[in-house]
Formats: sequence, C-alpha cells, structure tokens
Amino acid sequence: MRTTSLRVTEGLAKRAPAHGRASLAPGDAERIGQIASDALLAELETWPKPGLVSPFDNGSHDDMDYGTFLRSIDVLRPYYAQLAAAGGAGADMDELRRIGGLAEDAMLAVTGGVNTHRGAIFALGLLCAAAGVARVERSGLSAGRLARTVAERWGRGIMRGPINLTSHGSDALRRFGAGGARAEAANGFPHALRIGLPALRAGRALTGEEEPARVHAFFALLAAMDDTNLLHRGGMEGLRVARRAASDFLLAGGVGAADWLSRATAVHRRFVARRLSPGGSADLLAATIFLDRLEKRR
Ligand SMILES: CC(C)(COP(=O)(O)OP(=O)(O)OC[C@H]1O[C@@H](n2cnc3c(N)ncnc32)[C@H](O)[C@@H]1O)[C@@H](O)C(=O)NCCC(=O)NCCS
Ligand SMILES: Nc1ncnc2c1ncn2[C@@H]1O[C@H](COP(=O)(O)OP(=O)(O)OP(=O)(O)O)[C@@H](O)[C@H]1O
Repeated sequence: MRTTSLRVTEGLAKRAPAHGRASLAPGDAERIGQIASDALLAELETWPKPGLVSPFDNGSHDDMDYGTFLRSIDVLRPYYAQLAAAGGAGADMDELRRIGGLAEDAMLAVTGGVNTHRGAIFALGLLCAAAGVARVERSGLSAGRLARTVAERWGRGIMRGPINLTSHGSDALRRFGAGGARAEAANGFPHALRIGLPALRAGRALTGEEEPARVHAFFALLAAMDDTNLLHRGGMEGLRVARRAASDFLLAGGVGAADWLSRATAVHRRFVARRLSPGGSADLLAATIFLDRLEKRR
C-alpha cells in the first residue's frame, strides 16, 4: 500500500507544474486526502446504517465485507491527495475525471472487481479538489464555499458528461428522472449542506457523542434523498419504503429517543430482508463528515 501511495504522490509532484499555477503548500494535499479517507472510515464504522456494510455485518451485500471496504479506503487516499493538488493547480473536469478513473481502477484492483466506492470517489474527490482550490486561494474551508466551488468550477463539465449509459445511475435517470450523484455534485451538494451537516450537529447536541450523531445524519439524508442505489434495487416502492422508515425514526426523536439503537437496528433488519442498500446516502454521509472536519480545521 505504501508503495502505491508514494508512486501516486510522486506522479502528482511531476504533473503539478504542467498547470503553470501556484500549488499547495507542502503536505496540504496529503492532509486533505487523509481527511477524505478518514471520513470514509468513519462512514464505514457507523452502526447501524440500514442495509449497508459495517464492522458488524455485510448488510444487503454478499460480494463485499468490512475488509473489502478497508482495502478500498486505503488505496484511495493518495488519489484524493492527487485530486486536491489538481484542484489547487486549476484542473478542469476532464483532468479530475482522468484522476477519478485511475482511482476507480485502483479500487477495482484491490476489491477483486467489486464497486465499493464509485460514488464516494466522485463526491469526495470533487470536494478534495475544491479544498485544494480553497487552500491556494486562501479563501477558507467553509462547507458552503467548498460546495459552491464544485458547482461553479465543474458543475457544467459534470453534467455535460461523458455519461455511462449502462450504469445503474443512468438507468434511474431514464426510469425515474432521478439526477443521482451527478446532479447532487453539480448543484453544490444541497443534501450534504442543508440536511447532513445540520443533522450531524443536532445529533451531537442530542447525545454529546459522535457515532450516534453520524447515525442521526445518515437517517436524515436517507429520508430526504433520491438514492439511485435504492431505486436500482427496489424501484420507486423500495425508495418510498426506505425514506418512510427513515422519517419514522426521526419523528420518534432520532438518536434522542431512549430506544434509538434498537429502532435503528430494526430498520437495518428490514432493509436486509428486502435487499435494500442506500449507497448514495452512505456517500453523502462521508461527504458530510469530510465537510464538518475540514470546517473545524479552518
Ligand atoms: C458520476 C459517477 C458517480 C457515475 O454515476 P452513475 O450514476 O452513472 O453511476 P452509478 O449508478 O454507479 O452511481 C454512482 C454512485 O452514486 C451514489 N449515489 C446514488 N444516488 C446518489 C445521490 N442521490 N446523491 C449522491 N450520490 C448518489 C451511489 O454510491 C452510487 O453507487 C462517477 O462514478 C463517474 O462518472 N465517474 C467517472 C470518473 C469521474 O468523473 N470522476 C470525477 C472526478 S473526482
Ligand atoms: N458502507 C457501505 N456499505 C455498502 N455500500 C456502500 C457503503 N458505503 C458506500 N456504499 C456505496 O454503495 C454502492 C454499492 O451498492 P450496490 O452494490 O447496490 O451497487 P452496485 O454494485 O453498483 O449494484 P448491485 O450490487 O446492486 O448490482 C457503492 O457504489 C458504494 O458507493
């Protein structure tokens, strides 16, 4: 793993001057990459997240487990750093897509071809690139600014494509009109900003603890999003059932209720019984955690 990290970072150092612009201070890109992969780890370890993989079980998945996700997180760290450096060097969407593609190849190589983090490479990768821009411009690392940077700099490039016409996401767009990961990023991550972050902070205020706060944020995102993974596995009915279960959990007080853990675990079992898996909500939980942690470092 260490060899891979070094190789990718060396590539980064060689490529940065090609953009002909000021670059990040030494270590900045690596720090941003570390925060991104830590956010993925925090998402993975959060329990319960209905239908998803965690240290306790594989949720609704039989082709991946906790170990598969750990390997994927480890291999992605230097690519996130590379995306931060590219953002700081003024990269356009084509360049970010190129690095994102290499990250996907590296993920597939360590997972035996299983898609663990495709959406997370995209969402967190763009936010890392925006953090790179913010460091070079010394404009601060507020969540709102980073999300706006993604929309303003790369929003058009994201929507213009190229688009994989055979992906589950494009199938969800054709069948249900759901914009999925692309629309969320191009619009400046409205769910992470307006739902995930406030819910994370509300969960903290309710419990004084980090893991329940992340569970609270996860359920809030699940209740509000059109998660194309849910649409793919369960159609419109699957999405409706999942969102309803999440809003019922929140209406009962979320993690502020004394029995929150058994309620959330019961929702997890119901999702597993129906093979539902809200992977998009997991990605936006990771994006929320990343934005929250970066903002604290301002
Ligand atoms: C845009 C991406 C996510 C592909 O999207 P598409 O919808 O076609 O594919 P797919 O069905 O695999 O969905 C991708 C993932 O998005 C996540 N997701 C689902 N719904 C949502 C949502 N509402 N909001 C955010 N993320 C979501 C899920 O994790 C899902 O697995 C991306 O993988 C891509 O285009 N990659 C190419 C490389 C690239 O552009 N990288 C960007 C540089 S960082
Ligand atoms: N902790 C997690 N557990 C499970 N999935 C997660 C987790 N975190 C993120 N995800 C996301 O969920 C997606 C995987 O879901 P899924 O297996 O439904 O997708 P798929 O492989 O494209 O389709 P399928 O397996 O239904 O044919 C990944 O893209 C990943 O981004």
